[in-house]
Amino acid sequence: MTAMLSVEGLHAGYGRSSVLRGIDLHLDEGEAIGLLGPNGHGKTTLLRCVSGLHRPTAGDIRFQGASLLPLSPRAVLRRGVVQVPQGSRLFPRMTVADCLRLGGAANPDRSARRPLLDEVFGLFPKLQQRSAQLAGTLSGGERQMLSIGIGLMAGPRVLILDEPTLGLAPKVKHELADAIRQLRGRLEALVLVDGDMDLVLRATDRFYVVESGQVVQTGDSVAGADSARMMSLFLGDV
Ligand SMILES: Nc1ncnc2c1ncn2[C@@H]1O[C@H](COP(=O)(O)OP(=O)(O)OP(=O)(O)O)[C@@H](O)[C@H]1O
Repeated sequence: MTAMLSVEGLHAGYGRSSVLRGIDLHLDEGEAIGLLGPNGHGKTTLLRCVSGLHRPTAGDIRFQGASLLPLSPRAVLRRGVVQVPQGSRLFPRMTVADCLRLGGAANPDRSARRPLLDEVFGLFPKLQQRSAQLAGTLSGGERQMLSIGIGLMAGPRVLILDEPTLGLAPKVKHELADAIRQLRGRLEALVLVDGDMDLVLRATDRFYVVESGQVVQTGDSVAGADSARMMSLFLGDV
């Protein structure tokens, strides 16, 4: 079976500094994968390569068998590979409803926009309550919900979340984690990067650990959660 998304021998860097050194991973339809690893070891660079925002120096990224590398970021988005970037910058002077509308404009299927909006409001009722509020006045957690909502409005076949709970207070983080777990069942495929290893392992089927630009460990997330303490030792969290 062809993987829905595959990354094959990917190398990338910035100038002379090489960041990704031969990454291989795959994502099957119906699957959620997690990317773990210390900060600064290349996870965001990998995601930016997938979205067409950063150009790899070698290797390939294939979506449903076809290379994404020749495509512009916009064309990648229109294929349904949608990334919600880390610390996503929203348009502060736009209302929540307008931001979501903007996300919907990236969705080639116009008829899906209304049902998607209902889905976003079902998942994040706070966004519906605050739909007339300016994005710049939202709390950190609400801003993150809006960023995910914008991504969902684009009609993702694969949704990629980069550090969605970064910097959030524990209560808000739990709320968001619940929403991500709910999302998991609704999406065709999910890629989740987050510093909260427990959240990543609970919300995904498989995980990859990226260290120094390489996959150094991969496995089943349930089994990984059982050995979370071992993993955190490995990652230097404790
Ligand atoms: N635009 C850039 N120019 C130069 N170096 C960069 C740039 N973006 C990232 N880097 C460097 O590339 C390396 C990998 O960064 P990257 O953001 O991909 O890691 P990460 O694993 O996602 O970390 P984090 O979780 O902290 O975002 C780091 O050393 C970083 O400083």
